[in-house]
Amino acid sequence: MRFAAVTLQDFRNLPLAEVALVGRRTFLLGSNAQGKTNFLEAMGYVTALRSFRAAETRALIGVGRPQAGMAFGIEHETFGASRVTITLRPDGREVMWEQGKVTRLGDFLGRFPTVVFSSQDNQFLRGAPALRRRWLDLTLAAMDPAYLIALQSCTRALAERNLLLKQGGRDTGAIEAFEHELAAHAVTLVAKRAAGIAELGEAFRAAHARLVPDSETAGLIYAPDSAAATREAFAALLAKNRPRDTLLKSTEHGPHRDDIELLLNGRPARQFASEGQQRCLVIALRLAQAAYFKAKGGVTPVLLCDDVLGELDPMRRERFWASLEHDPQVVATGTSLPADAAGWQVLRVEGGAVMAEV
Ligand SMILES: Nc1ncnc2c1ncn2[C@@H]1O[C@H](COP(=O)(O)OP(=O)(O)OP(=O)(O)O)[C@@H](O)[C@H]1O
Repeated sequence: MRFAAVTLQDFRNLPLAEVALVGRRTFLLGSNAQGKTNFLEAMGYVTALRSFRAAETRALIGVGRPQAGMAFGIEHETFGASRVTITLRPDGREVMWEQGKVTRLGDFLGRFPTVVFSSQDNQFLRGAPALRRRWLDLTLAAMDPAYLIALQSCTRALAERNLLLKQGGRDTGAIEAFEHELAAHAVTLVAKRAAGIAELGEAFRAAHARLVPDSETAGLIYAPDSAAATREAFAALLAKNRPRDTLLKSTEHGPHRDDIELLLNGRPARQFASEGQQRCLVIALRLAQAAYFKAKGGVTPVLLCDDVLGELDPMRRERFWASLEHDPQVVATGTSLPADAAGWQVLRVEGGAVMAEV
């Protein structure tokens, strides 16, 4: 797919930005804190109706403004020329797609795929498991409505069980009911995660080999928190843990504690990979995400590169460009124009204004 036009109104520090995107390469050029990432954040919002910076809706609305608006003109492999408009208000959002209102996230999620390469990604390996789970959930849910349902149902049952535990865990009948519900959806989620990670892992290994053609091999493995494979086994585990969970006032084990592990030459990259190697691993993971979106949804995702390509040495950058498949649209940001950006459309971002460079 390709963004052809973007209009933003009162989105963070951008009071009004109206730009036409030309061709498949656009560079947002500007000093720090001018609004470049904000512009990319708005474009990325269209994929999962969430900010890739995990910001709350309120934070996306310009300070002192009642609401924020986004309108995207998108050329799409399946839907043709499409228009999506999103209005964010402190108490919620409204999404319109071809005159119709989107009422269910599952109907929209992943239809307009983007993949973000962010300089904050260096937290990805060493940061908390929640960061990696969030990435996995967004990737798999975007291509599988049943995954979203299992995830939402698990989250709901878990919240109910935790609430009852906080109240002292006396209502065992109700707790048991939520444990059975949690177990049923947890088994679905874990099976889908295992299958998804196997596919993503293959794409990850291939993308990494294109980016780093040395003898290094990258791998991705699933680290589920629990080995329970059936709903009965899961429910039994929850029942067994109940006394301890009641003391802790929360559910200690389950898919909400799953993790993924990135490997380099068979060893945990978090411990053994250098900064540069980690950077390449995370970029390869994003390329794998793009390949997964394309394979599952048939749509080439738009790549949003936030100040990240400048961090690669010239050889790796060249390999990055060579490794891109299906000629995706790339929108990148930076404080200076890289030497290999000849022929790119350049948009200057200054104090919340976005202007095409002539
Ligand atoms: N809701 C908001 N309302 C108004 N301004 C905001 C809001 N949220 C963030 N900002 C401001 O937007 C400005 C631009 O932020 P942005 O992250 O886009 O910078 P950037 O151009 O990507 O810079 P850098 O190169 O440092 O990453 C910051 O000064 C920030 O304080």
